[in-house]
Amino acid sequence: MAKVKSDKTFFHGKSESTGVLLINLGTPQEPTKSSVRSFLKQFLSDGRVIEIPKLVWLPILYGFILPRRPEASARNYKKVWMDEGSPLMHYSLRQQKLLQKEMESRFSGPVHIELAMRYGDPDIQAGIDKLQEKGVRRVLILPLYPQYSATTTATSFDEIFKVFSARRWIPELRFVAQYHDHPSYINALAESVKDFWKTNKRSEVLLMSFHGLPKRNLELGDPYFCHCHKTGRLLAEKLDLKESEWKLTFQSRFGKAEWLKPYTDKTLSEMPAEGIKSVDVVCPGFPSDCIETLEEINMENRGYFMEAGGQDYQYIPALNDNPEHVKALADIVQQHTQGWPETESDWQASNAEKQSEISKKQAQKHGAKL
Ligand SMILES: C=CC1=C(C)c2cc3[nH]c(cc4nc(cc5[nH]c(cc1n2)c(C)c5CCC(=O)O)C(CCC(=O)O)=C4C)c(C)c3C=C
Ligand SMILES: [Fe+2]
Ligand SMILES: [Fe+2]
Repeated sequence: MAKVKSDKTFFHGKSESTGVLLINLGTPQEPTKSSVRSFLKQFLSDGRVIEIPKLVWLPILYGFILPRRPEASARNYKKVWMDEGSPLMHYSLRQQKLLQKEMESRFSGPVHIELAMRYGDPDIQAGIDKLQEKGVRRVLILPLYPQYSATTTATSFDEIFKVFSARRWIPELRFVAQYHDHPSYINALAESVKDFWKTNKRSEVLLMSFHGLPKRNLELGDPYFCHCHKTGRLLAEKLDLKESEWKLTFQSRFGKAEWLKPYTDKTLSEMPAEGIKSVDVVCPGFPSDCIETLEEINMENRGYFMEAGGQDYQYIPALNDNPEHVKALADIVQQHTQGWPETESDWQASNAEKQSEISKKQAQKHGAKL
Protein backbone atom coordinates (compact mmCIF):
# COMPACT_ATOMS: atom_id res chain seq x y z
CA MET A 1 0.00 0.00 0.00
CA ALA A 2 1.22 3.50 -0.80
CA LYS A 3 2.25 5.74 2.10
CA VAL A 4 -0.96 7.42 3.22
CA LYS A 5 -0.53 11.05 4.17
CA SER A 6 -2.73 13.12 6.43
CA ASP A 7 -6.00 14.20 4.86
CA LYS A 8 -6.87 16.59 7.68
CA THR A 9 -6.54 19.71 5.58
CA PHE A 10 -8.96 18.42 2.98
CA PHE A 11 -12.05 17.29 4.75
CA HIS A 12 -12.72 18.60 8.20
CA GLY A 13 -15.16 21.41 8.73
CA LYS A 14 -16.08 21.85 5.05
CA SER A 15 -19.62 21.65 3.69
CA GLU A 16 -20.70 18.59 1.69
CA SER A 17 -20.69 18.97 -2.07
CA THR A 18 -20.40 17.11 -5.35
CA GLY A 19 -17.36 17.31 -7.59
CA VAL A 20 -16.81 16.45 -11.22
CA LEU A 21 -13.34 15.85 -12.58
CA LEU A 22 -13.07 16.30 -16.33
CA ILE A 23 -9.98 14.57 -17.70
CA ASN A 24 -8.39 15.17 -21.06
CA LEU A 25 -5.20 13.81 -22.61
CA GLY A 26 -2.85 16.75 -22.05
CA THR A 27 -0.79 18.92 -24.30
CA PRO A 28 2.59 20.69 -24.28
CA GLN A 29 2.87 23.97 -22.32
CA GLU A 30 4.52 25.68 -25.30
CA PRO A 31 4.92 24.78 -28.98
CA THR A 32 8.64 24.26 -28.47
CA LYS A 33 10.90 21.27 -28.91
CA SER A 34 11.69 20.99 -25.18
CA SER A 35 8.07 21.35 -24.09
CA VAL A 36 6.86 18.81 -26.65
CA ARG A 37 9.68 16.47 -25.63
CA SER A 38 8.69 16.42 -21.97
CA PHE A 39 5.02 15.89 -22.91
CA LEU A 40 5.82 13.03 -25.31
CA LYS A 41 8.23 11.48 -22.83
CA GLN A 42 5.52 11.13 -20.20
CA PHE A 43 2.77 10.16 -22.70
CA LEU A 44 4.76 7.57 -24.60
CA SER A 45 6.23 6.00 -21.43
CA ASP A 46 2.71 4.95 -20.38
CA GLY A 47 2.40 1.15 -20.68
CA ARG A 48 -1.32 1.55 -21.46
CA VAL A 49 -0.46 3.61 -24.57
CA ILE A 50 2.49 1.58 -25.83
CA GLU A 51 1.94 -2.09 -25.08
CA ILE A 52 5.46 -3.23 -25.81
CA PRO A 53 7.70 -4.60 -23.01
CA LYS A 54 9.60 -1.68 -21.46
CA LEU A 55 12.94 -3.39 -22.10
CA VAL A 56 12.21 -3.31 -25.85
CA TRP A 57 10.33 0.00 -25.98
CA LEU A 58 12.46 2.34 -23.85
CA PRO A 59 15.59 2.06 -26.06
CA ILE A 60 13.39 2.90 -29.09
CA LEU A 61 11.73 5.81 -27.25
CA TYR A 62 15.01 7.30 -25.99
CA GLY A 63 17.13 6.31 -28.99
CA PHE A 64 14.85 7.21 -31.91
CA ILE A 65 11.55 8.89 -30.97
CA LEU A 66 12.57 11.51 -28.39
CA PRO A 67 15.63 12.75 -30.31
CA ARG A 68 13.54 13.30 -33.51
CA ARG A 69 9.78 13.60 -33.08
CA PRO A 70 9.62 16.63 -30.72
CA GLU A 71 11.13 18.95 -33.35
CA ALA A 72 8.72 17.91 -36.11
CA SER A 73 5.81 17.83 -33.69
CA ALA A 74 6.65 21.31 -32.30
CA ARG A 75 6.55 22.67 -35.87
CA ASN A 76 3.02 21.31 -36.21
CA TYR A 77 1.94 22.63 -32.81
CA LYS A 78 3.20 26.11 -33.87
CA LYS A 79 0.86 26.04 -36.88
CA VAL A 80 -2.25 25.64 -34.70
CA TRP A 81 -1.21 27.47 -31.49
CA MET A 82 -3.72 30.11 -30.40
CA ASP A 83 -3.22 33.42 -28.56
CA GLU A 84 -4.77 31.63 -25.57
CA GLY A 85 -2.28 28.72 -25.87
CA SER A 86 -2.78 25.10 -26.92
CA PRO A 87 -6.20 24.61 -28.57
CA LEU A 88 -6.81 21.42 -26.56
CA MET A 89 -6.19 23.28 -23.28
CA HIS A 90 -8.16 26.34 -24.37
CA TYR A 91 -11.30 24.39 -25.31
CA SER A 92 -11.06 22.06 -22.29
CA LEU A 93 -10.95 25.12 -19.99
CA ARG A 94 -13.93 26.63 -21.79
CA GLN A 95 -15.85 23.35 -21.32
CA GLN A 96 -15.00 23.34 -17.61
CA LYS A 97 -16.15 26.93 -17.17
CA LEU A 98 -19.40 26.51 -19.13
CA LEU A 99 -20.23 23.17 -17.52
CA GLN A 100 -19.75 24.75 -14.07
CA LYS A 101 -22.31 27.41 -14.99
CA GLU A 102 -24.74 24.89 -16.47
CA MET A 103 -24.51 22.53 -13.47
CA GLU A 104 -25.04 25.40 -11.02
CA SER A 105 -28.30 26.12 -12.82
CA ARG A 106 -29.35 22.44 -12.64
CA PHE A 107 -28.19 21.57 -9.09
CA SER A 108 -29.77 22.95 -5.95
CA GLY A 109 -26.55 22.58 -3.93
CA PRO A 110 -22.85 23.25 -4.45
CA VAL A 111 -21.15 21.51 -7.36
CA HIS A 112 -17.53 21.93 -8.46
CA ILE A 113 -16.17 21.13 -11.90
CA GLU A 114 -12.40 20.76 -12.22
CA LEU A 115 -10.19 19.93 -15.18
CA ALA A 116 -7.15 17.65 -15.16
CA MET A 117 -4.82 16.34 -17.82
CA ARG A 118 -3.56 12.75 -17.88
CA TYR A 119 -0.13 13.96 -19.06
CA GLY A 120 1.41 17.31 -18.19
CA ASP A 121 -0.40 19.93 -16.14
CA PRO A 122 -2.73 20.40 -14.34
CA ASP A 123 -2.28 16.72 -13.47
CA ILE A 124 -4.90 14.39 -11.98
CA GLN A 125 -3.53 14.75 -8.46
CA ALA A 126 -3.85 18.55 -8.69
CA GLY A 127 -7.44 18.19 -9.96
CA ILE A 128 -8.38 15.93 -7.04
CA ASP A 129 -6.62 18.27 -4.58
CA LYS A 130 -8.66 21.21 -5.87
CA LEU A 131 -11.91 19.27 -5.45
CA GLN A 132 -10.99 18.01 -1.99
CA GLU A 133 -9.98 21.49 -0.87
CA LYS A 134 -13.55 22.49 -1.72
CA GLY A 135 -14.83 19.73 0.56
CA VAL A 136 -16.39 17.40 -1.99
CA ARG A 137 -17.71 14.12 -0.59
CA ARG A 138 -18.71 12.62 -3.92
CA VAL A 139 -16.76 12.79 -7.16
CA LEU A 140 -17.77 11.88 -10.69
CA ILE A 141 -14.82 11.12 -12.95
CA LEU A 142 -15.59 12.12 -16.53
CA PRO A 143 -12.83 11.51 -19.09
CA LEU A 144 -13.44 13.56 -22.21
CA TYR A 145 -13.26 10.50 -24.47
CA PRO A 146 -16.68 9.55 -25.83
CA GLN A 147 -15.37 6.15 -27.02
CA TYR A 148 -13.74 3.93 -24.37
CA SER A 149 -10.19 2.76 -24.94
CA ALA A 150 -7.66 1.28 -22.54
CA THR A 151 -5.13 3.71 -24.05
CA THR A 152 -7.12 6.77 -22.92
CA THR A 153 -9.99 6.04 -20.49
CA ALA A 154 -8.37 3.18 -18.56
CA THR A 155 -5.09 5.00 -18.06
CA SER A 156 -7.04 7.98 -16.64
CA PHE A 157 -8.81 5.63 -14.22
CA ASP A 158 -5.45 4.02 -13.29
CA GLU A 159 -4.18 7.43 -12.26
CA ILE A 160 -7.27 8.11 -10.13
CA PHE A 161 -6.73 4.80 -8.30
CA LYS A 162 -3.06 5.63 -7.84
CA VAL A 163 -3.79 9.03 -6.33
CA PHE A 164 -6.40 7.68 -3.93
CA SER A 165 -4.18 4.77 -2.89
CA ALA A 166 -2.19 7.44 -1.02
CA ARG A 167 -5.23 9.08 0.59
CA ARG A 168 -6.89 8.22 3.88
CA TRP A 169 -10.48 9.38 3.32
CA ILE A 170 -11.60 8.43 -0.18
CA PRO A 171 -14.79 10.17 -1.37
CA GLU A 172 -17.63 8.29 -3.02
CA LEU A 173 -16.52 7.80 -6.61
CA ARG A 174 -18.33 7.15 -9.86
CA PHE A 175 -16.76 6.77 -13.29
CA VAL A 176 -18.11 7.54 -16.75
CA ALA A 177 -16.43 4.92 -18.92
CA GLN A 178 -17.89 6.09 -22.24
CA TYR A 179 -20.69 8.11 -23.80
CA HIS A 180 -20.25 7.10 -27.45
CA ASP A 181 -23.98 6.48 -27.99
CA HIS A 182 -25.44 9.00 -25.56
CA PRO A 183 -28.40 10.68 -27.31
CA SER A 184 -27.35 14.18 -26.20
CA TYR A 185 -23.81 13.68 -27.55
CA ILE A 186 -25.12 12.29 -30.85
CA ASN A 187 -27.56 15.18 -31.01
CA ALA A 188 -24.77 17.73 -30.38
CA LEU A 189 -22.72 16.18 -33.19
CA ALA A 190 -25.69 16.14 -35.59
CA GLU A 191 -26.60 19.75 -34.79
CA SER A 192 -23.02 20.89 -35.36
CA VAL A 193 -22.93 19.21 -38.78
CA LYS A 194 -26.35 20.62 -39.72
CA ASP A 195 -25.28 24.10 -38.59
CA PHE A 196 -22.17 23.80 -40.74
CA TRP A 197 -24.27 22.83 -43.74
CA LYS A 198 -26.53 25.86 -43.18
CA THR A 199 -23.63 28.22 -43.91
CA ASN A 200 -21.45 26.06 -46.18
CA LYS A 201 -22.30 24.07 -49.29
CA ARG A 202 -22.73 20.40 -48.41
CA SER A 203 -20.12 18.09 -49.99
CA GLU A 204 -20.73 14.74 -51.67
CA VAL A 205 -19.43 12.74 -48.72
CA LEU A 206 -19.21 13.24 -44.94
CA LEU A 207 -16.04 11.58 -43.70
CA MET A 208 -15.96 10.76 -39.97
CA SER A 209 -12.37 10.45 -38.87
CA PHE A 210 -11.51 8.95 -35.46
CA HIS A 211 -8.10 8.68 -33.79
CA GLY A 212 -6.59 5.27 -34.53
CA LEU A 213 -5.18 2.45 -32.40
CA PRO A 214 -3.00 -0.56 -33.19
CA LYS A 215 -5.23 -3.31 -34.66
CA ARG A 216 -3.83 -5.62 -31.99
CA ASN A 217 -5.68 -3.64 -29.28
CA LEU A 218 -9.00 -4.50 -30.95
CA GLU A 219 -8.01 -8.16 -31.19
CA LEU A 220 -7.15 -8.15 -27.48
CA GLY A 221 -10.64 -6.87 -26.60
CA ASP A 222 -10.50 -3.07 -26.58
CA PRO A 223 -14.05 -1.90 -27.47
CA TYR A 224 -12.86 1.38 -29.04
CA PHE A 225 -13.31 0.28 -32.68
CA CYS A 226 -16.91 -0.85 -32.02
CA HIS A 227 -17.72 2.33 -30.06
CA CYS A 228 -16.47 4.47 -32.98
CA HIS A 229 -18.61 2.49 -35.41
CA LYS A 230 -21.70 2.88 -33.25
CA THR A 231 -21.15 6.64 -32.93
CA GLY A 232 -20.72 6.83 -36.70
CA ARG A 233 -23.86 4.83 -37.45
CA LEU A 234 -25.99 6.83 -34.98
CA LEU A 235 -24.71 10.13 -36.37
CA ALA A 236 -25.39 9.01 -39.95
CA GLU A 237 -28.91 7.93 -38.95
CA LYS A 238 -29.59 11.23 -37.18
CA LEU A 239 -28.44 13.08 -40.31
CA ASP A 240 -30.50 10.80 -42.58
CA LEU A 241 -27.45 9.89 -44.65
CA LYS A 242 -27.52 7.19 -47.32
CA GLU A 243 -24.70 4.62 -47.19
CA SER A 244 -22.93 6.29 -50.12
CA GLU A 245 -22.98 9.66 -48.34
CA TRP A 246 -20.64 8.87 -45.43
CA LYS A 247 -17.45 7.01 -44.56
CA LEU A 248 -15.69 6.18 -41.30
CA THR A 249 -11.89 6.15 -41.06
CA PHE A 250 -9.03 6.17 -38.53
CA GLN A 251 -6.23 8.75 -38.42
CA SER A 252 -2.99 9.44 -36.48
CA ARG A 253 -1.09 6.21 -37.21
CA PHE A 254 2.05 5.88 -35.10
CA GLY A 255 4.86 3.38 -35.75
CA LYS A 256 5.10 0.49 -38.19
CA ALA A 257 2.43 -1.93 -36.92
CA GLU A 258 -0.97 -2.23 -38.57
CA TRP A 259 -3.56 0.18 -37.10
CA LEU A 260 -7.35 0.27 -37.33
CA LYS A 261 -8.50 0.61 -40.93
CA PRO A 262 -9.47 2.20 -43.23
CA TYR A 263 -6.82 4.87 -42.79
CA THR A 264 -7.99 8.49 -43.15
CA ASP A 265 -5.03 9.65 -45.27
CA LYS A 266 -5.21 6.72 -47.72
CA THR A 267 -9.01 7.03 -48.05
CA LEU A 268 -8.79 10.77 -48.80
CA SER A 269 -6.05 10.19 -51.35
CA GLU A 270 -8.19 7.60 -53.15
CA MET A 271 -11.53 9.41 -53.11
CA PRO A 272 -10.94 11.76 -56.09
CA ALA A 273 -10.08 8.80 -58.36
CA GLU A 274 -13.36 7.18 -57.28
CA GLY A 275 -15.18 10.30 -58.50
CA ILE A 276 -15.64 12.03 -55.12
CA LYS A 277 -14.38 15.57 -55.58
CA SER A 278 -15.83 17.23 -52.46
CA VAL A 279 -15.68 16.09 -48.86
CA ASP A 280 -16.67 17.37 -45.41
CA VAL A 281 -14.57 15.94 -42.58
CA VAL A 282 -15.78 15.70 -38.98
CA CYS A 283 -13.91 14.18 -36.02
CA PRO A 284 -16.58 12.95 -33.58
CA GLY A 285 -14.07 11.34 -31.19
CA PHE A 286 -12.36 14.65 -30.41
CA PRO A 287 -14.52 16.81 -28.12
CA SER A 288 -11.92 19.58 -28.46
CA ASP A 289 -9.98 20.76 -31.44
CA CYS A 290 -6.31 19.93 -31.07
CA ILE A 291 -3.22 19.22 -33.14
CA GLU A 292 -4.84 16.02 -34.47
CA THR A 293 -7.81 17.85 -35.95
CA LEU A 294 -6.43 21.32 -36.73
CA GLU A 295 -3.12 20.23 -38.22
CA GLU A 296 -3.46 16.59 -39.25
CA ILE A 297 -7.02 16.80 -40.59
CA ASN A 298 -7.44 20.42 -41.59
CA MET A 299 -3.93 20.87 -43.07
CA GLU A 300 -2.04 17.64 -43.81
CA ASN A 301 -5.00 15.54 -45.00
CA ARG A 302 -6.50 18.46 -46.93
CA GLY A 303 -3.24 18.40 -48.89
CA TYR A 304 -3.57 14.67 -49.70
CA PHE A 305 -7.13 15.12 -50.98
CA MET A 306 -6.38 18.19 -53.08
CA GLU A 307 -3.13 16.76 -54.52
CA ALA A 308 -5.07 13.65 -55.58
CA GLY A 309 -7.51 15.80 -57.60
CA GLY A 310 -10.10 16.79 -54.98
CA GLN A 311 -11.84 20.15 -55.41
CA ASP A 312 -13.53 21.03 -52.10
CA TYR A 313 -12.34 20.00 -48.67
CA GLN A 314 -14.09 21.32 -45.57
CA TYR A 315 -13.27 20.58 -41.95
CA ILE A 316 -16.21 20.78 -39.53
CA PRO A 317 -14.91 22.04 -36.15
CA ALA A 318 -15.02 19.86 -33.03
CA LEU A 319 -17.84 20.40 -30.50
CA ASN A 320 -15.54 22.61 -28.41
CA ASP A 321 -17.54 25.19 -26.42
CA ASN A 322 -20.69 24.80 -28.47
CA PRO A 323 -23.84 25.09 -26.20
CA GLU A 324 -25.23 21.71 -27.39
CA HIS A 325 -21.95 20.12 -26.30
CA VAL A 326 -22.15 21.72 -22.86
CA LYS A 327 -25.75 20.52 -22.59
CA ALA A 328 -24.67 16.97 -23.53
CA LEU A 329 -21.91 16.96 -20.90
CA ALA A 330 -24.38 18.32 -18.32
CA ASP A 331 -26.92 15.58 -19.20
CA ILE A 332 -24.19 12.97 -18.73
CA VAL A 333 -23.19 14.46 -15.36
CA GLN A 334 -26.80 14.66 -14.22
CA GLN A 335 -27.50 11.03 -15.12
CA HIS A 336 -24.35 9.71 -13.50
CA THR A 337 -24.87 11.65 -10.26
CA GLN A 338 -28.46 10.48 -9.86
CA GLY A 339 -29.29 9.54 -6.30
CA TRP A 340 -26.52 11.71 -4.93
CA PRO A 341 -27.89 14.38 -2.60
CA GLU A 342 -27.49 17.91 -3.92
CA THR A 343 -27.81 19.59 -0.53
CA GLU A 344 -27.39 18.69 3.11
CA SER A 345 -31.19 18.67 3.56
CA ASP A 346 -31.62 16.33 0.52
CA TRP A 347 -29.38 13.91 2.31
CA GLN A 348 -31.34 14.07 5.53
CA ALA A 349 -34.63 13.83 3.63
CA SER A 350 -33.53 10.85 1.57
CA ASN A 351 -32.16 9.16 4.67
CA ALA A 352 -35.40 9.77 6.51
CA GLU A 353 -37.43 8.40 3.57
CA LYS A 354 -35.20 5.37 3.24
CA GLN A 355 -35.29 4.79 6.97
CA SER A 356 -39.08 4.83 7.11
CA GLU A 357 -39.27 2.47 4.08
CA ILE A 358 -36.88 0.05 5.74
CA SER A 359 -38.80 0.25 9.01
CA LYS A 360 -42.09 -0.45 7.19
CA LYS A 361 -40.62 -3.50 5.41
CA GLN A 362 -39.11 -4.77 8.64
CA ALA A 363 -42.37 -4.30 10.46
CA GLN A 364 -44.27 -6.23 7.75
CA LYS A 365 -41.74 -9.06 7.82
CA HIS A 366 -41.72 -9.14 11.55
CA GLY A 367 -45.50 -8.93 11.73
CA ALA A 368 -45.91 -11.80 9.25
CA LYS A 369 -43.72 -14.01 11.34
CA LEU A 370 -45.57 -13.34 14.56
C1 LIG B 1 0.94 4.71 -29.83
C2 LIG B 1 0.65 5.94 -29.80
C3 LIG B 1 -0.68 6.54 -29.59
C4 LIG B 1 -1.91 5.97 -29.22
C5 LIG B 1 -2.23 4.53 -28.96
C6 LIG B 1 -2.86 7.03 -29.14
C7 LIG B 1 -4.21 6.90 -28.82
C8 LIG B 1 -5.13 7.95 -28.72
N1 LIG B 1 -4.87 9.31 -28.71
C9 LIG B 1 -6.05 10.01 -28.61
C10 LIG B 1 -6.20 11.41 -28.57
C11 LIG B 1 -5.19 12.33 -28.83
N2 LIG B 1 -3.91 12.06 -29.23
C12 LIG B 1 -3.21 13.25 -29.40
C13 LIG B 1 -1.89 13.38 -29.79
C14 LIG B 1 -0.99 12.34 -29.96
N3 LIG B 1 -1.24 10.99 -29.96
C15 LIG B 1 -0.08 10.27 -30.12
C16 LIG B 1 0.09 8.88 -30.11
C17 LIG B 1 -0.91 7.96 -29.74
N4 LIG B 1 -2.21 8.19 -29.46
C18 LIG B 1 0.99 11.25 -30.26
C19 LIG B 1 2.44 10.91 -30.46
C20 LIG B 1 0.42 12.52 -30.14
C21 LIG B 1 1.15 13.87 -30.14
C22 LIG B 1 1.13 14.61 -31.37
C23 LIG B 1 2.18 14.09 -32.32
O1 LIG B 1 3.36 14.11 -31.99
O2 LIG B 1 1.76 13.65 -33.38
C24 LIG B 1 -4.11 14.33 -29.08
C25 LIG B 1 -3.81 15.82 -29.20
C26 LIG B 1 -2.90 16.44 -28.15
C27 LIG B 1 -2.67 17.90 -28.35
O3 LIG B 1 -1.81 18.44 -27.67
O4 LIG B 1 -3.31 18.56 -29.17
C28 LIG B 1 -5.32 13.77 -28.73
C29 LIG B 1 -6.58 14.49 -28.30
C30 LIG B 1 -7.09 9.07 -28.55
C31 LIG B 1 -8.57 9.43 -28.46
C32 LIG B 1 -6.53 7.79 -28.62
C33 LIG B 1 -7.14 6.46 -28.60
C34 LIG B 1 -8.38 6.18 -28.74
FE1 LIG C 1 -3.12 10.12 -29.68
FE1 LIG D 1 -1.28 13.18 -35.48
